[in-house]
Amino acid sequence: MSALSIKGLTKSFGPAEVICGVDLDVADNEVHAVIGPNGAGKSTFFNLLSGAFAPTDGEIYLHGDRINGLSPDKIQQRGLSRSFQVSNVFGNLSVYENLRCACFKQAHSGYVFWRPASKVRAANQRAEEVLEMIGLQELRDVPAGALPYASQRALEIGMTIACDASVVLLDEPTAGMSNTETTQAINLIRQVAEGRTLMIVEHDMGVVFELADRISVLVYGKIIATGKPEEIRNDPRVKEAYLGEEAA
Ligand SMILES: Nc1ncnc2c1ncn2[C@@H]1O[C@H](COP(=O)(O)OP(=O)(O)OP(=O)(O)O)[C@@H](O)[C@H]1O
Repeated sequence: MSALSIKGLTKSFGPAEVICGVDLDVADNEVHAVIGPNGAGKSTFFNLLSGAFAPTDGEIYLHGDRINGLSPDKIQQRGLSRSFQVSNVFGNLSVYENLRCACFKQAHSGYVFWRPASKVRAANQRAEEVLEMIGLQELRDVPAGALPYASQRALEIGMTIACDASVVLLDEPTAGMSNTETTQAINLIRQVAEGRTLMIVEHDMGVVFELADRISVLVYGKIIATGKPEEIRNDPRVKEAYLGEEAA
């Protein structure tokens, strides 16, 4: 069974159809990149999958269960978690507290004050695990707002996986990073991908071709091609619509 199965997904804003009948199956443990020119509808597509937008038409199945129409919190509880292009961390809280919040949010679908001690212990332990995974142990007590940009993005990825999501959507995880930071981010994303299904929207083709098992190319709200990196690189439709002869 696919981790994600998307059928006839459509989204209109007024008269403008931004996502136009997208069909896509993403396999368990696949890293699937969505690429396409500016304004193609990539963020809107992610907003539909994560429940931020309701589809105008079509269906989304997560591990076989229909999730369209559910709230973002409910979808997250079912195991689909999304990071944001714009930083999503609490700037005044420490790195560690941000991670604990993300763990609690999953456990309770909201930020509540009173919790059983066992849940607190489990959240603390999970926060420690994620802290180590994202390599920010030495910065654990630093307010997230004071972190360097790349560390903030790493924290954001940590918060996305803190809840043990089985399907993770990352929106431009390396945007604005230097080459060294991008290499570190690729390594982190590889770790995150272990045992999970990952969808990535990314403009950096180096990152895409490095990480993706398969790539879908979205142009004007339609997927014009889906395939392995080499297939996409050599697809004449993709060259014409997006990658261009030089990049391909
Ligand atoms: N809430 C909204 N209301 C109206 N139009 C919207 C809304 N959100 C997105 N759009 C429009 O949908 C189209 C696709 O936008 P979207 O942000 O999904 O593209 P994108 O591929 O993510 O672009 P980029 O690569 O620049 O981030 C654009 O024309 C945009 O103006």
